[in-house]
Amino acid sequence: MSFMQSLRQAWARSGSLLCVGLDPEPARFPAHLRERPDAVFAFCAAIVDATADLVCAFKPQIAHFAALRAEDALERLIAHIHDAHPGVPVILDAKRGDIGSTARHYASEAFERYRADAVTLNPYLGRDSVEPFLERADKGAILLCRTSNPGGADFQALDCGGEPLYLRVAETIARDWNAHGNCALVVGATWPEELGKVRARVGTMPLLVPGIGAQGGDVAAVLRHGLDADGNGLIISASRAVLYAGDGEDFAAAAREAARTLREAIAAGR
Ligand SMILES: O=c1ccn([C@@H]2O[C@H](COP(=O)(O)O)[C@@H](O)[C@H]2O)c(=O)[nH]1
Repeated sequence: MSFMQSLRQAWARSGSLLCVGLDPEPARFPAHLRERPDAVFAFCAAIVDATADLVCAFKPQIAHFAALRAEDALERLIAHIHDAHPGVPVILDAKRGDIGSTARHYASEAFERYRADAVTLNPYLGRDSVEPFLERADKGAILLCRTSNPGGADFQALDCGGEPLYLRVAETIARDWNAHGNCALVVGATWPEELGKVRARVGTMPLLVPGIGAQGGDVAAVLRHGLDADGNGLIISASRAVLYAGDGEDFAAAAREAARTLREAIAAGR
């Protein structure tokens, strides 16, 4: 099944637009896990198992694993999600993109090594830099459009023939890069009005929306501006607000409660 099919099924099955981001930071792990040699896997797998029925996707962030030399834990974690929670799509947040010969290796890393269903991509180098991802009709290509961070406007808001660059990016991807129907865009929850402008350009294309929780994005505003005509279309991602909701032995239950609260807030605004 393709990423887009499994995403649509996950939206319907879970009734949820929430995505839990998996950004391990061992200094914030509960004390009883911190010294374990497999702490990164054990922590993330416990979060996954506690929240899988509440989400439409998981989003591991690759730098959080690579910086810890924990790529093996990432491989094991994604395999665990596929085995224990089949049908929940895994979005590898890697923000890849490079000249074609290198991009092919990034695609192989994401889809063969890590077995991700979708990957985040940086479109700044142009179409050929993400072609090895676009041509994988079974996989999702989720391209940065209007990122959640304060400096996102430095380039993304620059005037580009009478419209901001991020809208040109959205338009180009929707019109020219999405021949296989496997593209989605990243638009931060911190920019709800821009989210609405992107939605107006791209129809029902899914939008990955990080920035609620720790970055302060407003769920109601995200829904007001970002839902598609079917009342779907959003993958609303939270990492730290869920992962570190508790720091005791009951951390997974605390994470579940935080995810449940977010899921309810999203459901109430749909
Ligand atoms: O525009 C973007 C693109 C990606 N991210 C990533 O999402 C999570 C956000 O973490 P929180 O703890 O929920 O703030 C993180 O992995 C970022 O790398 C983003 O924040 N904004």
